[in-house]
Amino acid sequence: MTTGPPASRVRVLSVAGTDPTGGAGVQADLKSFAAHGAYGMAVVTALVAQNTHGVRDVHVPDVAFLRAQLDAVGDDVRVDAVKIGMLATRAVALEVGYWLARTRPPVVVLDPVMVATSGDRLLDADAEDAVRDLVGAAHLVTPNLPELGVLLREPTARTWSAALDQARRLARTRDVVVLLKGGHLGGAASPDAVVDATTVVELDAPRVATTATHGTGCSLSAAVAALRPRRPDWVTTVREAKQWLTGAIAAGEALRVGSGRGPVDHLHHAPTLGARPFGDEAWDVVAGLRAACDDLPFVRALADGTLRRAAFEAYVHQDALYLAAYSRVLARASELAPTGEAQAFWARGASTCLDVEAALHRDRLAHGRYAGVPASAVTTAYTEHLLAVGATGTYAEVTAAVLPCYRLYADIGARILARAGDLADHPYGDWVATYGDPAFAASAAQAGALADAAAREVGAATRARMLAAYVRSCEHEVAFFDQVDLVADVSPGRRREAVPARV
Ligand SMILES: Nc1ncnc2c1ncn2[C@@H]1O[C@H](COP(=O)(O)OP(=O)(O)OP(=O)(O)O)[C@@H](O)[C@H]1O
Ligand SMILES: Cc1ncc(COP(=O)(O)O)c(N)n1
Repeated sequence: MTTGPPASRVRVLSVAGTDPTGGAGVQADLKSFAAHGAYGMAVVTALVAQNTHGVRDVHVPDVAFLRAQLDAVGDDVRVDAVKIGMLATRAVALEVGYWLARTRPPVVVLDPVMVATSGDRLLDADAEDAVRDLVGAAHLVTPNLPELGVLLREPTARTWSAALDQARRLARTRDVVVLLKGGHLGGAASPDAVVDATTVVELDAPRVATTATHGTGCSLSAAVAALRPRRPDWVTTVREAKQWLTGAIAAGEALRVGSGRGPVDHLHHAPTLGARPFGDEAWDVVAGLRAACDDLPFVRALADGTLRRAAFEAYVHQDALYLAAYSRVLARASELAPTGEAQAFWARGASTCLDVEAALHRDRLAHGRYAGVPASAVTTAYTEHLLAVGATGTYAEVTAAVLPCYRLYADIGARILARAGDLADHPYGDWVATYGDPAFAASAAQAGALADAAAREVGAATRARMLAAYVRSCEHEVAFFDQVDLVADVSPGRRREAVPARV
């Protein structure tokens, strides 16, 4: 047994079966432990050949070997909390009971696993009595609705209030706290409740419309075991674990693991070590869109100087309208920025946009020809996307949404500049020079560095939302260039819509 200074992490043991696809059992438990900052350990009760569709086979090693595993841990490591999952047979359940009686861990969470989501039995029928006896050795028991019925030898409750009543009776008669799980209820919510002899605390949560529910019970009970040694009571513990689980369920499908009931994303909230810089990853993801952008007739005509003046002006007018909205979203990034440096950078960007907008009107849209011409559908769609991310997204998502405007223009500007050659006789030479300017490239690089920094601070789910916002902005950028009618003489006097959308 180790002595000396206090441990830097709580040491939590899972006693459960396996899932080679990593969604349930000890594999899920270890991820839950890690997600909650605990040091995870695992003793395997049964080897289960299963995947997201169901259980194919179960192998239960001799209980002497189970005892050897439990003793190997217990003889060497001080265990701060235990989570017990699949027990498979009566002999296994009894052996775990003897070990609990011998070692008396300070926190024991019993997930009375009986039947998998797939409908496969994970506990022999003749082992139910032994699991009922284990309830007396647990501090918290976490039954779903059918398991609660079996523990009480009663039919499965059909309503939430009937289930709460059963949970109250189990808590009273067995002197245990019950975490009643409402996942099997159906309906718009997925409530749970923490029930002891005298109180019922209901925890509401929305039901996530998803197929990623494999191993939710395992993951929740493991999270609770990992947190309890560091939390003052069960309600605080379960509330926190449940909030995490709801996020993990919501992020599960994006993992694309299996074609059946998939796992949850245990690490949805956590930054990933070794991830590529966000800007590099996103840039590669939009390679196709970048190629499409280069091929647009508008971009080609702009580069070689053959673009008609009317088309250029129609574009510049929409760009000015866009910049006014873009400025607001940059100001929002400034408002959310975590450092003074980032705050100042985005604020300068917001201010520059307004200066550029004014200059476009002054220098490139002569004679007030475009006064009063509204934003096109394409421009509006882009600005609405940006403003929506600004209104509801985190700082990281806002940086991702605004980045393509910097990065694509710096990239296209540099390439148009190279393609155009001598700008002296180019009709749009000074415009091209603005975006091909190394100073603009430097701003784009700084915006990218800030998005990279933001991405390092967020979990996988937020990073996925960052990428989605970035790709959407790139799609809008392509549509923006492509919206200009290259042949029409776009004049507000003759056309109702200044820029007919071609996308
Ligand atoms: N679709 C869902 N959306 C949100 N929460 C859910 C959903 N499905 C299950 N949960 C939550 O997941 C946890 C496990 O619930 P459930 O009642 O399904 O237990 P279980 O049957 O033991 O789990 P398992 O499916 O792993 O065997 C509970 O907190 C429940 O509220
Ligand atoms: C080893 C093991 N333990 C528990 C479950 C229950 O999880 P689910 O009901 O989500 O399949 C499982 N499938 N496998």
